Amino acid sequence: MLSRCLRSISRIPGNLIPITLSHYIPKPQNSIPCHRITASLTSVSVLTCKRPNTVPFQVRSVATIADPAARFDEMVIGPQRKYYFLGGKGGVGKTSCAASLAVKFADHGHPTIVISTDPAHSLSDSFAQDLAGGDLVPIEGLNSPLFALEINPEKAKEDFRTASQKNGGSAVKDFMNNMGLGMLADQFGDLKLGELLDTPPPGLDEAIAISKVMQFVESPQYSMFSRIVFDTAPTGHTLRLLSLPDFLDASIGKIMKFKQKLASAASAFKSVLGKAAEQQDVPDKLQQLRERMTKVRDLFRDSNSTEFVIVTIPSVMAINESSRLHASLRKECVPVHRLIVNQILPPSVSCCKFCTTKRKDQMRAIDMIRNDPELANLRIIEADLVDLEIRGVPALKFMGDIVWR
Ligand SMILES: Nc1ncnc2c1ncn2[C@@H]1O[C@H](COP(=O)(O)OP(=O)(O)OP(=O)(O)O)[C@@H](O)[C@H]1O
Repeated sequence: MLSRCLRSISRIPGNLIPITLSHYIPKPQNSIPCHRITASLTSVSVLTCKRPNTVPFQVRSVATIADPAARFDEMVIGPQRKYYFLGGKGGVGKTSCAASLAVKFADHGHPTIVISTDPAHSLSDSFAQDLAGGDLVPIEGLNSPLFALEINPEKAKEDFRTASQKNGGSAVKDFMNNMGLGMLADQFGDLKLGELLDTPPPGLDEAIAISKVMQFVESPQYSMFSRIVFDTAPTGHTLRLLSLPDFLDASIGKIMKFKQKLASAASAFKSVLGKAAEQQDVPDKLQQLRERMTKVRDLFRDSNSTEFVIVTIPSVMAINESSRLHASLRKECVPVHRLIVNQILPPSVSCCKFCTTKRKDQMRAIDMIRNDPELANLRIIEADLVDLEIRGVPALKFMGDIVWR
């Protein structure tokens, strides 16, 4: 019985969430009334259900019991700030989903910011407003404030390059040469200063963009915003973005250690010559950048405040990429609870051969999700392909009602 099922679930330590059993039962079992089903929790992610006098079946798409947010109502609960990252393959609908989520949050009373870190921005198109000016732009027509912004990664990269050249690159080398310590540079060859500072690795632009956003949203002026939604770049970029804070933290740490060593060497050298030791500037900007990187890294992994939502479409290529994305996110300990399968063709009422064939392909692809060990345990949100262009607040509200239920 359902009550027995719920009792057995509630005995699992740490389980606090109410479970609506029917919600987790995939088609065609959906039509079976709940009271005719017995169920017990066999693991945190698999619910075994049994109809009277039948063999048990497993509901693989059940959300994990640790999942605190299985539906939109739970995303909206709580005044504390939450961050949502939307990512996936190019063109699957990340921007539309991110923008519609931000609109829905704002319509449900959350002052919200939506930020695009995708170098190929489409947030401006989505809102039908110019958001590329570098400042937050207000979006009208909602119950609570909503602001949107497209980050300019090239500008951010240039800022970083200037700062690091002053603090860690040429400034360090000049200093060494001036002190006659140029030969020490060889011993620090593994730092690859030139590589890090003069030719930033791919993805650095996004990491900087996000660290700038952190700085932006940390300001007390913006503390009122309780939901921050990120429209991220396609998968490859995003994966580099997730691993970069660690890389940068370590690299900046090395540079700072190196500078400290250099400062002590210089000071010893000067005292030998009888000159007063100069006080070295603390590498403030590097330290600030490092602190921000640490914050970004921690933010990505904090399941209380952050969720990464994967967006995909029902095609073999997109689903395979989503599976790889989820595996990488899991490896990086980034919390993921749901997968949006966007642009599903509704059943055709006409005898359009193209539509029928396409839909069959899509249904096969959706079955792949149910059998994919990486994706099957996520909550799957199916969103139809709609026959209007998703552009402007009213269209985004419409999209939000389809996706964020
Ligand atoms: N469910 C849907 N029904 C109809 N059109 C959709 C749907 N979802 C997205 N679109 C349309 O598909 C196009 C691509 O969507 P969107 O820009 O949101 O994708 P994206 O993943 O952010 O793309 P990119 O990777 O290029 O930034 C847009 O024209 C958008 O309006």
